[in-house]
Amino acid sequence: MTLQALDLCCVRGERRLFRGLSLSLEAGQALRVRGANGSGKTTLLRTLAGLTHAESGEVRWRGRSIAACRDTYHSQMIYLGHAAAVKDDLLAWENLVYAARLNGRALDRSAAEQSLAALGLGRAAQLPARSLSQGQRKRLSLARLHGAEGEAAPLWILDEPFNALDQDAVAALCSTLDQHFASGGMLVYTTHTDLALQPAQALELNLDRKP
Ligand SMILES: Nc1ncnc2c1ncn2[C@@H]1O[C@H](COP(=O)(O)OP(=O)(O)OP(=O)(O)O)[C@@H](O)[C@H]1O
Repeated sequence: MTLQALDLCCVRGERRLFRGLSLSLEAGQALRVRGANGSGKTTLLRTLAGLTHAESGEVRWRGRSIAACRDTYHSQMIYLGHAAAVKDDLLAWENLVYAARLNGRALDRSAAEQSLAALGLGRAAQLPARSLSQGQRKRLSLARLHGAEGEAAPLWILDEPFNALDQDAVAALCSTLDQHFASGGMLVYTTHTDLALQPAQALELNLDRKP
């Protein structure tokens, strides 16, 4: 078992979003988290990423509580929230280097520029992030996945990764995700769009169906 959630309960404000939630995910599998607006999808993804505290229950990575292997977990997992997490004052390529360092991965300028070029941001690499369009900011954020398929970062947790992307970028992201699955990578994601991804196994969790 690679990623496991055991008996999670999450409360936000006055509301209990879910309780008794357990799941497991193995190499090559994708888990799509569904639910209405406000049902708790983002909260669950952030909890799985170790960014939001659960009221009770535990998340385990490769058999260990993520609280006990935080640095290892963050170096093997990529979490991208629904808003593109970019630093406005940094150049596009600097954003990638900065994000990689935060997660304990080494990335030099030339590798960052290659990733940006692969995402169609070759000419934007030298621009400050604040001057990019919404779609370009989203591409910049997704460029963190480039080269991180499979064992490089086996678990990707992506909150609405297709938002703001044009048709070409959606197709490119689907292809990157399929490469990730083929190399044994795992994905937990939300999306409001149905897409033809090809994981080894496609799992679903619907937060509208409370236990
Ligand atoms: N820090 C917080 N304090 C209080 N309430 C919060 C907090 N974070 C989230 N919530 C509430 O928890 C509920 C679930 O939010 P969440 O963002 O997880 O839902 P979601 O399913 O991802 O929604 P959407 O589809 O609209 O993105 C919402 O009612 C939200 O207002």
